[in-house]
Amino acid sequence: MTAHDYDLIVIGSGPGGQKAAIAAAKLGKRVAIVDKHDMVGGVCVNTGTIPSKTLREAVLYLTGMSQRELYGASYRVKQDITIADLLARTQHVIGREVEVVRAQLLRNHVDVIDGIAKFVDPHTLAIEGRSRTTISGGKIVIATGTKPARPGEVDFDQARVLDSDEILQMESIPASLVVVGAGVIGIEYASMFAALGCRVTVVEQREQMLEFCDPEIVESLKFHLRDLAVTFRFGEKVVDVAVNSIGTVTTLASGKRIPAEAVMYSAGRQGMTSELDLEKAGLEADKRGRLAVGPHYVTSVNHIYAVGDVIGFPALAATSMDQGRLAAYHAFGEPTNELAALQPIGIYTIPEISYCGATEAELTTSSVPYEIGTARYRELARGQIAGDSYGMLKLLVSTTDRTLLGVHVFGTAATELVHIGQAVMGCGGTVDYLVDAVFNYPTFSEAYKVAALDATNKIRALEKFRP
Ligand SMILES: Cc1cc2nc3c(=O)[nH]c(=O)nc-3n(C[C@H](O)[C@H](O)[C@H](O)COP(=O)(O)OP(=O)(O)OC[C@H]3O[C@@H](n4cnc5c(N)ncnc54)[C@H](O)[C@@H]3O)c2cc1C
Ligand SMILES: NC(=O)c1ccc[n+]([C@@H]2O[C@H](COP(=O)([O-])OP(=O)(O)OC[C@H]3O[C@@H](n4cnc5c(N)ncnc54)[C@H](O)[C@@H]3O)[C@@H](O)[C@H]2O)c1
Repeated sequence: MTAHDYDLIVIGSGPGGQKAAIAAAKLGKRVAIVDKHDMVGGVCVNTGTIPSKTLREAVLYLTGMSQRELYGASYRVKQDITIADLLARTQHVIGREVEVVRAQLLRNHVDVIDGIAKFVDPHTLAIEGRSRTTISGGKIVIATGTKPARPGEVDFDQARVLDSDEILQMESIPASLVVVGAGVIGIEYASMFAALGCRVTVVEQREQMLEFCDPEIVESLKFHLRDLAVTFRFGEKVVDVAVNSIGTVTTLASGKRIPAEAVMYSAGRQGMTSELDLEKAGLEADKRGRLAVGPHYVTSVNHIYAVGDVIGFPALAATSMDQGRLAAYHAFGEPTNELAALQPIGIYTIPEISYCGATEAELTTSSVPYEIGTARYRELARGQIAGDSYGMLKLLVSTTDRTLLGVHVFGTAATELVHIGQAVMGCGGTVDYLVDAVFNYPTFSEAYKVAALDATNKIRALEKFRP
């Protein structure tokens, strides 16, 4: 029964791997998790989510951006913000988070093994770290995440031409920056650099950005970013980046040339599977390095699971965590639910965006009749106090049964506020619950009541015409 060194070996210590390891340990299993010493916590803690969200907080604080409606356009907490100012906070938070992750793994008796894992056979892994070891596991979870996709023809020098994982290595804040790719990563970093006073040009080959979000909210974001001197080049493809000692010139397929101090690539990510020797486990990745999984995150080899970014969409920290937990439960026969269908999306641009449930476009395509209820932050006492006049919350309400179908938020605390709507939708609640609910005053949460009243007023007007 105990022929293997471990009941479960997890490859990768990002959110998916951590939760798989801890879930199995809680079931009394012998668990090991493998990652490089300096990557404990994964891309999430070391180069992705946590650094980018902490940088954003540092930018918002030091620039005084969110206080300028109250104290004037020239308000700053610090005049000359340096990269060191920004990195101090980021490194502090990363350090603390790594400690939290390590402590959680250790107190659950998970062996944390330093190194890169490669398959030797479907149950055995060779670990190349400070020393070389071989371990075997009854079950294996692959949670190796992704790395930035880099076009072969571009010379990345970690100084003037960087990918989004290298932002923390920048030596100074550039006066101008080209961002290649207007995905979530590109737009989040574009907002931060623009807030720092950097002239940002975003180049995106598609005609639109963030097309999965509410178009009205994306329009508001574009307006704000243009106001911070961001230039958008949609429908344009980067074909070359030239570098010399003073800066870069980015050439687009249309022939346009954009000079800038630095270029950041955020043009998608590639699954981290090339080092795994997958063929020795009987597995194969697709051309973007991703692994296909069936129900319960089982790969084509039935004792090997894959979770997190390495399996593709939605590629978010929160979903990766739950996929990890569910995979481990399934591996050891613990009853589980499916991953919750209702998941929020939070985009930490400046201002931030968040939504949950359906978009107007989806409801229109599927012929679901709905009404909109809107609350503007400038009509809320908390909006005035916080100096946010641009924020808004929009509810999409079924005109058939008054259930809440979607919530879309733009502005201060959007990524927190969305969870109220998520909870109501998750419980099958109607707009009437929000009409009758009493919220703390003055809060942003009150926006739900204002928007709910707006929606019910419109539905009432509609109902007068009922035959
Ligand atoms: C800039 C940026 C910002 C982001 N912001 C957000 C956000 O705001 N909210 C959000 O929800 N998501 C965000 N994400 C996405 C989020 O970081 C990922 O969804 C999440 O980290 C994926 O978790 P994971 O479990 O797949 O592992 P990852 O965090 O990707 O970590 C994978 C780990 O596997 C290790 N590994 C790889 N190969 C091997 C091997 N052969 N042997 C041993 N170890 C290996 C790597 O070293 C790494 O530590 C962001 C991502 C980026 C890049
Ligand atoms: N707040 C969040 O939840 C958050 C934040 C950051 C990242 N993420 C996750 O990270 C993942 C990766 O994000 P991403 O932004 O790197 O990838 P992405 O694939 O979403 O976006 C990349 C963009 O680059 C464009 N592009 C590619 N090559 C180009 C070229 N040569 N010229 C111009 N445009 C080009 C693509 O058309 C695409 O729109 C996302 O799937 C997301 O789930 C989430």
